[in-house]
Amino acid sequence: MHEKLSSIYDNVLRRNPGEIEFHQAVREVLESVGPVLGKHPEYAESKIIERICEPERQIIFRVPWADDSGEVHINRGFRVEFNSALGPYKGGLRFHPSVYLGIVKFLGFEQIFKNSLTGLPIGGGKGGSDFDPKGRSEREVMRFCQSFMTELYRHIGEYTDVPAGDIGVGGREVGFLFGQYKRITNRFESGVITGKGLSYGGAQVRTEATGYGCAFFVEEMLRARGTSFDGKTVVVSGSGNVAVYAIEKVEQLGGRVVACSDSAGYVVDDKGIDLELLKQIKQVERGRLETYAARRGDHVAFVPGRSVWEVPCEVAMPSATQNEITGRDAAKMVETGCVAVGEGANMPTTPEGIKIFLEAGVAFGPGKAANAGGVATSALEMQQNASRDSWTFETTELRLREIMRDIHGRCVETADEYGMPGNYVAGANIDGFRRVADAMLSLGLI
Ligand SMILES: NC(=O)C1=CN([C@@H]2O[C@H](COP(=O)(O)OP(=O)(O)OC[C@H]3O[C@@H](n4cnc5c(N)ncnc54)[C@H](O)[C@@H]3O)[C@@H](O)[C@H]2O)C=CC1
Ligand SMILES: O=C(O)CCC(=O)C(=O)O
Repeated sequence: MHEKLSSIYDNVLRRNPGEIEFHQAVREVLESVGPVLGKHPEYAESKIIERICEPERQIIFRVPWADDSGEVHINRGFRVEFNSALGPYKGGLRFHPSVYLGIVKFLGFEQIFKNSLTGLPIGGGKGGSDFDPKGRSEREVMRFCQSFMTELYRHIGEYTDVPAGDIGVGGREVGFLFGQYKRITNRFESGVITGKGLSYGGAQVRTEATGYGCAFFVEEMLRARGTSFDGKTVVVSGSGNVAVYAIEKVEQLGGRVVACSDSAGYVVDDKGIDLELLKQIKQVERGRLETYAARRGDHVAFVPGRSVWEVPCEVAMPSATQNEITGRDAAKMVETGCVAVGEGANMPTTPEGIKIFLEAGVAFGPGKAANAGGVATSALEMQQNASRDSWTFETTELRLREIMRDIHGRCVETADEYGMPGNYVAGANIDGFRRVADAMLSLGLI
């Protein structure tokens, strides 16, 4: 790392002790932007990097709620409003027991550059809670969401901060959150949250957008190498929102998805994942993947407690959680013929894994670029809400596809410009950074 950046990074470590995921996310960006500082001394003069690494505002709050038996529980809620140089803070809410400030900050930091890459007017933020929705009844989830929003509502708004979903927060939770916001404020302010249901201001394609967008991005990477999804063996990790729609689009584009996973293990289905069955189990019944194997037939086995990355594939789309592909996984994947990786999740590949993929010449699409279709479609939802309009599925999907093509094109051009052809990590970090840095310079010392 460039000497100046290394000292900034040391400072980040000192000021944010123990927040290892945040350190990892910062390090990856700082490792890419050294050459930009050479071309733009004004960024260093104005301490843009130091400012970008410090959130504009961090909110931590108590979330008390009662379960169905009347027992009281206390969770912790977070919203990190990281950077609003390009627009209102924008980014999802994660409900998962592992959530703490370091996770929310890594996600918020990534979001700054991802949102910038979309070319749309959205700043970066993220939030969530250590609440575990697993095993909770619908009424418990509703009470939790209502309590969470009873504090969050004073910090958000169409022009301030616009949350959405992430792990553990889907359409159901967004509905409960929006309902409580509307009740407290007495305002039907649709632009305050995205990922809403279609009956109350949601946008077509937002549910599908992250997974579809990731498939479109991988399609572009494959096209750039003169190939396509056609007939390729694909593994997608996870079986949540991003994974399900990544599988759907890959299948439509001619790929064959042979494995997916959840936090308990994975299934291999050589005939190709049966999407209807997967949706029924995961989205309707909110069940476990083990049930998929039990119902699908003898050719499918559920493999408990192991990583899906031991299944050979030509294309990998990690769509579960951070740091799921280790260096060892990556080495094995390269050895068994993986030619492209599109990160549906945020930071799912460890730094060692990324290094191995890049050195092996694998087309590696980092999350900031490859999964930006979700937040981009959220920005389209905001556009529709602001103009009291609603677009068709076809129009919105077309727009998403164009956005993903543009992001791919800019990553390629920027990597070329900086002498690192084919390096989408450098392309995404540099292009995402430049736009935010220029806006910050224009806005003065704020
Ligand atoms: N929902 C969205 O629009 C976007 C989500 N993402 C990222 O995509 C990833 C998945 O998010 P969603 O699909 O929305 O969440 P989800 O809650 O719908 O699904 C998460 C999936 O990951 C699995 N999972 C979670 N923790 C795991 C662990 N420790 N080990 C193995 N599997 C695990 C779960 O079993 C589930 O299948 C996350 O990294 C999220 O930050 C990125 C961009 C947008
Ligand atoms: O749609 C959004 O605002 C948030 C999506 C998100 O959380 C992400 O891109 O990781």
